[in-house]
Amino acid sequence: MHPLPHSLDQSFRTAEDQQVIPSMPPIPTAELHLHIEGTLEPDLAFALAERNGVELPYATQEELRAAYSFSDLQDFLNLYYALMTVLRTEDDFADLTHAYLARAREQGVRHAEIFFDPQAHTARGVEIDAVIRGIGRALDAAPGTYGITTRLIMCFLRDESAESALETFEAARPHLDRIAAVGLDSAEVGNPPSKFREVYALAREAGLKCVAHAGEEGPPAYVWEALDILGVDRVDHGVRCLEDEALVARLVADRTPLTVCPLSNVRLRVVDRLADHPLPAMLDAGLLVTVNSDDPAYFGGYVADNFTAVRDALGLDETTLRTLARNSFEAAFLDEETRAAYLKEVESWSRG
Ligand SMILES: Nc1ncnc2[nH]cnc12
Ligand SMILES: [Zn+2]
Repeated sequence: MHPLPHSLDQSFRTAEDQQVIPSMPPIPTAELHLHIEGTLEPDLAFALAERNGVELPYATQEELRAAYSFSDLQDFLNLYYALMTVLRTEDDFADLTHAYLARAREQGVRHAEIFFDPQAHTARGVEIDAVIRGIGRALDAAPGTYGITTRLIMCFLRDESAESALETFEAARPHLDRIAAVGLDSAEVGNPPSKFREVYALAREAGLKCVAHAGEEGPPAYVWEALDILGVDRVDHGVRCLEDEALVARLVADRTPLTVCPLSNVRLRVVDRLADHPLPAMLDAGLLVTVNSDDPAYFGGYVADNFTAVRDALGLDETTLRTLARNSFEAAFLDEETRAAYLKEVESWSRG
């Protein structure tokens, strides 16, 4: 009997001898699909509400947690945008990011590529400079304090206009040295990637990488648009690609990574149960799949929790877990030397 490699538990007591033996460390991973606003835990939300004099429509953290039952993506987004109104100052964004990094370290994250949603803050009167400086301060400290390398990905809200995305890109121009890539998130259906072709062209011209949420709730046609019109380097979610054989063949041929988020897919009812998740089918099809946490404060777990959950629900063996971890570093926006060092860590990881 082996200790669970991905357990958050600090120790493990064997049934046989009642000895406490340390649990094995979680598998080293790159987290590539993580919304920093989606890491806002109830305790920090209440602390920031108090600090900033924001009134929350929940009396207690338990009451807030009780609202974490979602019928679909939009139902979740309503709460996600409402709760992030506690984030107002540069310090708030720094505190939020530090809290995530501390948890990520415990979960085996060695490299994190972090989304943020500037329009969700500028629409409330928060300066984009405060958002980027606050997150940036924590990211600057990440290698030294947490042993984690990072990249920052600026997302456009696809249910806002193309003009608003262009204005946001221009407002962020003074900070482009801090931004590795642009992304596209929020309500997918009815907001196809093609709506944002202009701002993605500008981003690419500026030397940024490009990613986009596609094929979460939206159809395979949105994944095609993300590839052919936006020229994305990775697809976020992409689980619905399996409905289109030619699309799967294209993704496999190009080795385009898909950042899959299993616990998110269950909580947002993209799949009914984790046991029905298409992750094994995606791996069997030869897709470059990674496992990520999306909005872990809302969906019941961080990245190692997602690994544990899919291992248990889908019966993934150690070889498959290692493949998923290796994929995460292959899909990351890393220089080759750093990538090779992380891949070595994956190979030497052991469940004990
Ligand atoms: N899962 C998700 N899909 C789309 N937009 C999001 N914003 C935060 N989480 C998201
Ligand atoms: Zn997401």
